[in-house]
Amino acid sequence: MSPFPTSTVLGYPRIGPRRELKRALESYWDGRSGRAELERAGAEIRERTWRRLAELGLEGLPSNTFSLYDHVLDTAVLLGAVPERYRAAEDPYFAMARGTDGLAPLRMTKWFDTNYHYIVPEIGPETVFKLDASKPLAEVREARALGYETRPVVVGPVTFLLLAGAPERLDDVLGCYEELLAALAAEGVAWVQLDEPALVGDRTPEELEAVRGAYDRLGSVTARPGLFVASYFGDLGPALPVLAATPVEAIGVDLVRGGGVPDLPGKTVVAGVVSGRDVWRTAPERALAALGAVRAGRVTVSTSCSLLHVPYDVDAEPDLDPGLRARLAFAEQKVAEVVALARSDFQGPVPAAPSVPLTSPAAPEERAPYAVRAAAQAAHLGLPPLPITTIGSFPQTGELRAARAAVANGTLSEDDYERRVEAEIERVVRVQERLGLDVLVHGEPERNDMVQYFAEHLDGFAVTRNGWVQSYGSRCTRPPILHGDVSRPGPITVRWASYAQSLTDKPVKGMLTGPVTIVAWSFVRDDLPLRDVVFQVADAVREEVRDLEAAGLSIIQVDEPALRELLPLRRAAQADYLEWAVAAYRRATSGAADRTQIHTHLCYSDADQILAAIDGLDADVTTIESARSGARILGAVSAFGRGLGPGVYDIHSPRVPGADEVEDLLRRTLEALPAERVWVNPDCGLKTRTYEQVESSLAHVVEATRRLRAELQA
Ligand code: MET
Ligand SMILES: [Zn+2]
Repeated sequence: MSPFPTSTVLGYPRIGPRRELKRALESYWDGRSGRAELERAGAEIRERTWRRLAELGLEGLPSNTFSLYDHVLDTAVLLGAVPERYRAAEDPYFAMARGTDGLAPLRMTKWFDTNYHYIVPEIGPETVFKLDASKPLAEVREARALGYETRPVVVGPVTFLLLAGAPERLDDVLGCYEELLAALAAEGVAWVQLDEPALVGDRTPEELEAVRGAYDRLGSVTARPGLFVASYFGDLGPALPVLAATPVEAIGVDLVRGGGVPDLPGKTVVAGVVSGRDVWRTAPERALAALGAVRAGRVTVSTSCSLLHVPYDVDAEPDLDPGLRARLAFAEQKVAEVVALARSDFQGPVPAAPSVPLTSPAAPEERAPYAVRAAAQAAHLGLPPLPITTIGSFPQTGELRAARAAVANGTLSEDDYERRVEAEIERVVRVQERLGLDVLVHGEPERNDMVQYFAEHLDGFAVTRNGWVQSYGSRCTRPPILHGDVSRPGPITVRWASYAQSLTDKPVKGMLTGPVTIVAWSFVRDDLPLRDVVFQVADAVREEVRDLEAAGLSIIQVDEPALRELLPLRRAAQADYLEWAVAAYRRATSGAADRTQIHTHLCYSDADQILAAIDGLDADVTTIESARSGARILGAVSAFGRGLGPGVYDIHSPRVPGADEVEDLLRRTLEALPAERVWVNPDCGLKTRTYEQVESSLAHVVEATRRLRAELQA
């Protein structure tokens, strides 16, 4: 077996440095281009990646890290786990990812504690696993034709099945993995990387036993590549000795977030010392100390996880302040750091972050008990039963995006832009009035993104021009960089929300992003405890809540879709996180008067682990995703004592739900919750949909709600 290379990365961004994949996908989905063009765009991105990694001097090049949509979905396809109903679709892969007119897509959820979303494989007793190794093999050959030997990366069997909720099928999938190893060996592949990030979470003794069995079995395949099992996002803990006792030749450990490595004499340790989760240059002393502490047969320098979670290149950011730029490393710079560390010519110094006074003002006052607030709000708002609302955003039109770009390059005046935003707000208000919604929104047309917009208006943040990171499929975000003390120079959203309210007698809901989410979706300074940073942001949001209220808004929504995302993967650390996350939210919202109704919104429906924390937010109304996942949430939330809006319409798919379908979901909601607490709303914001889809869908939501209201009143 050839030795493992001395430097590598666990994965690389794949959307393209200028989001080439996004454009290619969207044009393919719209029918503006064919399969061949899509394939070509993918091939160009892969070629550029391999070439760049090789130019930077990296030894171990990964392959199969590219994906047309998602690497977990790719793994499902690799294993033949394509549910029967998608097989007849014109394009089963994208049908699973995005749905079709007649088919809902598979469920999607967040990848561990990141903002990347994967497609949840659907595995039932009827699933027959059957290897289809065409994708990894094609990438190996493609790279070889360009002159590069690569290491295919595949999600490992234990993680795959845990994510799919089907750990009992381990024996069956292992057959496919054995065949895969044989096929790769036949292709002349020297090493394969099996990603097992699930092993950094709390695993039961049975699960650890399954890990042992799985890797003993894969290790005993006679003709196979070297086995590199990669872990990331934390410490392997008790899984490390288990893996170490199997025949796997190389083990990847996250030395940024994880503790350390015990002696692993016979193994290669792939030491993740360059963080794949932040944008800061690596502190040389820290990386060298971590590397120096590894006692193993061989040590490879690597990133702590795939670089999927960081942007491509700091050099694409000419507008950033030079002092800040000097502290930054994106994917390209991180690869260069890995190479330099492996060659032991790592050059500091990393400029130190400016030192900053710690702000820790006393906790502000709390709100009155819910019953008092609810009575004040009912008297003030006078809403009908089953009030209908939306989550905030309305379709972001091409014109709006173009107008924003035109302001940025100076071809449209700020004033003209603002008129356009106002015109859009008026359109959104009229649409909602015409459809008959009860609590209106202004539609968020001024926001490029729910976090970036706030970052642009707060001190302490920088935003990038090209710092895109994949969120799911073709969707990318540009996480702002929180590098200094946060404060609010002036009101941010008040003028838009009050403009909307001036147009209508219906209540308009002011729309803010919560402190935990702002921090979760930014790259955050690492010289202060996260808790202190979050509290600074909470104080800025609190000021905005006060100003919205003073401007006459009676309902204010503070979104926390990322609350669960930051939840530590190990239970032992969770309570502390939830305590400060909830405290930050309450700090942001507790300045509101009793009669001001505070809403919050969370996207995901597998909220089981944090129900108590969601309850602890003490919001008057909580809206949460439910439709997309078949209303699984309902059982869990029935004990909630305040307003609750489980989504009745899946906004992730272009499909328009019928009124009967919405009615059915509402009926199930009403079986689980008392009617007086139920709100009617979509799963999430509507900005990725078209007006046509949104108007038809919401018309059906209103129709279904009216039917049920009539029954309730009868
Ligand atoms: C990801 S949650 C989105 C909430 C935001 N208010 C919106 O409607 O887009
Ligand atoms: Zn949402």
